[in-house]
Amino acid sequence: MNDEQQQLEDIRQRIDALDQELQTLINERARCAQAVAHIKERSGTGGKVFFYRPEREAQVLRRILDRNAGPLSAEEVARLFREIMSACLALEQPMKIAYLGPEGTFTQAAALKHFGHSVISVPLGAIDEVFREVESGNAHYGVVPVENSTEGVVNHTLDTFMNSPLQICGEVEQRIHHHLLSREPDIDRIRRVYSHQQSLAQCREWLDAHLPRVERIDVSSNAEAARRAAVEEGGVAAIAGDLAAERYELPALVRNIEDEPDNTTRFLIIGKQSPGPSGKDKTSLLISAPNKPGALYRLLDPLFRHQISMTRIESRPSRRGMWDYVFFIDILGHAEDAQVAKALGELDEVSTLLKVLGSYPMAVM
Ligand SMILES: O=C(O)C(=O)C[C@]1(C(=O)O)C=C[C@@H](O)C=C1
Repeated sequence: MNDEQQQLEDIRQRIDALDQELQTLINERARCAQAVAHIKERSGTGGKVFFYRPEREAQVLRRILDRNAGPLSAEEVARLFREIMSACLALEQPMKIAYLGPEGTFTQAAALKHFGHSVISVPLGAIDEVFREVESGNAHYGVVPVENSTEGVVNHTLDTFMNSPLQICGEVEQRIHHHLLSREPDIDRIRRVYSHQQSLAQCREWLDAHLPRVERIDVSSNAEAARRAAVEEGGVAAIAGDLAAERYELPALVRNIEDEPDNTTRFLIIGKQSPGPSGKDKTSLLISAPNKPGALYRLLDPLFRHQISMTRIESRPSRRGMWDYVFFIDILGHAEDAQVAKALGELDEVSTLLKVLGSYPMAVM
């Protein structure tokens, strides 16, 4: 054995020893999670035990991001710990997560990013089906898209909250990279492109520049687009992401064709739980005001006076009468924070309806 081979042998022995230590430590961590589960079971009231604790997970991940010294990137280390926590939680209780499917959608990617891979994820055909699956208790949590940085809000998700008892217990931000997927290796022979209308919109400039005469067909999801591109003959392509490419074994002809490089979609985690404060939280509100001059001004005034930052405001028809609107407002802070609690108390007095849709940890990764 020469010097080089000896060095390699030594390093690999060190890696073996470290792996053994890591394995012991990870199992010790898992035993701690089991012990936590027993405490939760004992202290659960009325049979309602929440094993998943979004605020605690956010704190764990934030600490990991803060203290990371490399050479692995903070995001990469956090992703590894995400999976360790996912496996620990599965030991406490196997989690069933409903998401807007089919398999291969960006919503599935968001669900896996948030809960890790040790969950049972169930694709459903529509946003209200995801709500119903969680309301009925068939799934512990649900994942639905709520807004995209290029294309704006997902109205259907907001509207479904109007009549749902579910709470928002988390959010996930997912960078959306679209690829042109096709079995046809020659881009000049592409005749038809399938995708979801939001994705076609997010890639409009690229399509105008590179495939101006190609037919664009909007279908129910990116994953459905990929499925069609995989089975149909003759110059067919799809615009979809990595998960769909993998699921339907489609090569990427051109990667990252989205017009905005920061194209990001925000997803919500819905459930029956109200997480405690994590230190960095958001609160989502559904508010309606009397239909008279200055109504919106009066709604915003308590937020201003208590120095609460608003990160989003959307208005939607209330469906209770013509030109009657409700507002969806996101603010920074948790409903249990003193300032937020004061502002909410005052908001309650000036609104005709105030529903706290949830206080939850801000997206970590
Ligand atoms: O701290 C807890 O409550 C745990 O159950 C442990 C743990 C973890 O693995 O760190 C697992 C699941 C929870 O969602 C949060 C954290």
